[in-house]
Amino acid sequence: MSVRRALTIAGSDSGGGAGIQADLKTFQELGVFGMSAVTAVTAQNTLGVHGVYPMTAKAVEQQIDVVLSDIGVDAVKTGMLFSADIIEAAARKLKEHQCENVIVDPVMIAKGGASLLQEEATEALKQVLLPIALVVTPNIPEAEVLTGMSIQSEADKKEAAIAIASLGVKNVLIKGGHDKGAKTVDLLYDGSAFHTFTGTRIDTKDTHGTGCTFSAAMTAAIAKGASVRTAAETAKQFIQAAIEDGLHIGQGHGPTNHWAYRQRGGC
Ligand SMILES: Nc1ncnc2c1ncn2[C@@H]1O[C@H](COP(=O)(O)OP(=O)(O)O)[C@@H](O)[C@H]1O
Ligand SMILES: Cc1ncc(COP(=O)(O)OP(=O)(O)O)c(N)n1
Repeated sequence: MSVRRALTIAGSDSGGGAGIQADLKTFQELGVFGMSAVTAVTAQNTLGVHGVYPMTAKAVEQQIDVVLSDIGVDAVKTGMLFSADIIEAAARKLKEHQCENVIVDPVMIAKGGASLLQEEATEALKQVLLPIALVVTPNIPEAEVLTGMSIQSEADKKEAAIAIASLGVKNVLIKGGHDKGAKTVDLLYDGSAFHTFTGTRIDTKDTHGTGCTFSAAMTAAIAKGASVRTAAETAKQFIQAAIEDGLHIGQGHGPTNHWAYRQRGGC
């Protein structure tokens, strides 16, 4: 089989649990060649985000241009994009390079409360990035920002997914990590039907980077030719293993274990 390639356009997490680092580890674990366009450098550890240093939009554009014009790509993931300028630059380049498999993780706020997306950039995300995306993977607070609704129930999640799809994105996957129950229920809306992916909630504080890792696993599976639904199933198994076999490092919210899925025989 030819080498499958995935590009992540996201921020760097010096602590290694989220952002570019989580994405590249996940791509590698799933047998996909990973590339990156860095949008911002964060000084981050398990205790939180201590500094954010954005790149210029031009630097982001150039990173995308040089890898796509030379190496090419089978799927692209976006994570922390920080500003409207960077969102517009990324969307322009993805259109120019005719990237079809674009997975948008609409990263807004880190677990500790630090802002990873400027407030005024949400409109750009909705207007220029979502219309060119194959999948968007908000967590519940992000889905609330995208829709202006409060999400308290499964019915609310479904209503929010339909509202987000109306922005032009083909598939909406609302992650259920912020649910309260004993199960985590991730909901996929593919424009006509709903599908759920359910896991057992693990009682742990070590969930830093779960959202990035989940979306990166979907991206890798799509790069390998999986359907969106199969990719969501793979991602759910990948993140469940990564949380269950946590590494328990650092003094705050520790990272997940990116090699757990492979150690259990998946790939
Ligand atoms: N404590 C947990 N136990 C099991 N699965 C979890 C847990 N927390 C999050 N997940 C799963 O991790 C993935 C990321 O979800 P979520 O935490 O909502 O994203 P984010 O990190 O963007 O807030 C989802 O598949 C979710 O169901
Ligand atoms: C650089 C960077 N990108 C994204 C995030 C958010 O990651 P996420 O997977 O949503 O995990 P938590 O921050 O909620 O633990 C980040 N922290 N840093």
